[in-house]
This record gives sequence, C-alpha cells and structure tokens, in this order.
Amino acid sequence: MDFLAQVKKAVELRLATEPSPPARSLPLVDFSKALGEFGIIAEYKRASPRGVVRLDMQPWAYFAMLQPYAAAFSVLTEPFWFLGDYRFIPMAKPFKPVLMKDFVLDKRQIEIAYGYGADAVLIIYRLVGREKAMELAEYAQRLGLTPVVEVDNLQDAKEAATWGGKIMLGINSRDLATLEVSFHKAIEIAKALRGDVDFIIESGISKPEEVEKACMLYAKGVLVGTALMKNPALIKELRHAAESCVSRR
Ligand SMILES: O=C(O)c1ccccc1NCC(=O)[C@H](O)[C@H](O)COP(=O)(O)O
Repeated sequence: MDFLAQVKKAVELRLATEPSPPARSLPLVDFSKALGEFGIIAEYKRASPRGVVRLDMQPWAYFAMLQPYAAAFSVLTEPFWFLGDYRFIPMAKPFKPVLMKDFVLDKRQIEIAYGYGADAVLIIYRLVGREKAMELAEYAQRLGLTPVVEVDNLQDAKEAATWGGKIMLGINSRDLATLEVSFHKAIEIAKALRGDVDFIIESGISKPEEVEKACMLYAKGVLVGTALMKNPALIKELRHAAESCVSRR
C-alpha cells in the first residue's frame, strides 16, 4: 500500500475517534498578508515517515527563537508519522499566524483547524482529488481560513491555479508517492505558474540560494521544516536572502 493510501486509512480511523474541536478563541489573521511580499514559513516538525527529526526542541522555544525572522509558522498535527498535536497551533499563535498541516480528508478537520486557532489549512490535491480539494478549499474560505492547496506536479498546479478565490498553492518539492525531493521540479512548476496564482514552495529547502530562487520567481514565500528544526539559527541567513531578493526584484 503506498503512503497516501496508508494515510487515508489512518485518518479515517482517527476521525472516528476525534473529539469535537474547542470553540475558537484566537483572532483570525490573513495568512497571505502575513507573508508580506515574501515570507519564510517555519515548520515545527518533530518527525516524519522517514523517522525522527528532533525531539529535544520544545515548541514554545522554537516559536520564540524564530519569531523575529519567520513570517508565519506551520505546525504538523498528524500524531503518528509526524508526532504532531493540535495543541501546537495555540502555542504558535501568540508568535505568528499559523498554517495547520495535516492530511485533511473531511470538513471536520477544517473545523478543527479553525477551533484551535489556525489561520490557514493545508489541502493536499493528490490525497483527495480535484472535486474534494475544491470543496474543502471553499469550506475553509467560508470559515475565513486561507486554504493552502498542495500540489507536487505541473498538471495539478495548472488546474488548481484556475480556481480563483483566496487560495494559495503550496508547490511541494516532495513527491508524496515516492517521497523523493526535487527542488528543481518545484522551481519548474513555479516558472510555469508565474502570475496565475499566489504560491509558496515547500520542502527540501536548506540554503539561502534556494530561498533566492523561489523569491525571484515571485513566490509568496517558502516553507522550511527539517533544516530549521535541526538548526534554528539558519533562519537569519534565510531571512537575509529573502530581504535581499525583495529589494532587488
Ligand atoms: O517530511 C516528509 O518526509 C513527508 C513525507 C510524506 C508526506 C509529507 C511529508 N512532509 C510534510 C511537509 O509538509 C514537510 O514537513 C514540509 O513541507 C517541510 O519539508 P522539509 O523542509 O523538507 O522538512
């Protein structure tokens, strides 16, 4: 069974036991505006299907350290493969706007993102398909959340770019079927999209020159997880590259 098929089965079981989300108590922030001209989204990522990323980094310490340089935070809430938790959303929220990253199959998960205080929610095109992705994105927008529609190939990217509304594309360097990472692939998709839709580039980013490349293609930002979890101080170099690019483009 491929990874996404395993995920679907796991999420369906998880949803069957999921308690109702709390009533939202945190302000709702425009996630796209929070990125400014180009922002770095720092992801709190304790583990992945490839293994542990870092367990000795406390969430509040990570958010406090990166707050001066990151435009927003992404938090993984999937509890098995990523050791995520919904409670990371309200922990991050006092510092910056928050994108909830999980494997969203159902509207209830968007309500969970809303209830815990997220400002944006990930919708994975390849996981749910075109119709469901559109339905989930529209529901997220109705709740005031920014849907970040994640795509990992040009065909899906071009199709999702035609949807209109306040969606943002997340071009994933990581192929969700093979888990292989190709920043070059993501850059090629970004070149094909320019001007059609707001987009960020995600995954496999660890160098200032990668930030520069994404920024010069007029991405709204980049999302970085592993590299920042392992070396939070890297954020200063990445932020410098972002500021330098914006001043020149
Ligand atoms: O991180 C993985 O290995 C992974 C595998 C399968 C599905 C999703 C996966 N990651 C989720 C993410 O959204 C990434 O954590 C995020 O894009 C940051 O990636 P990175 O900077 O490469 O840690």
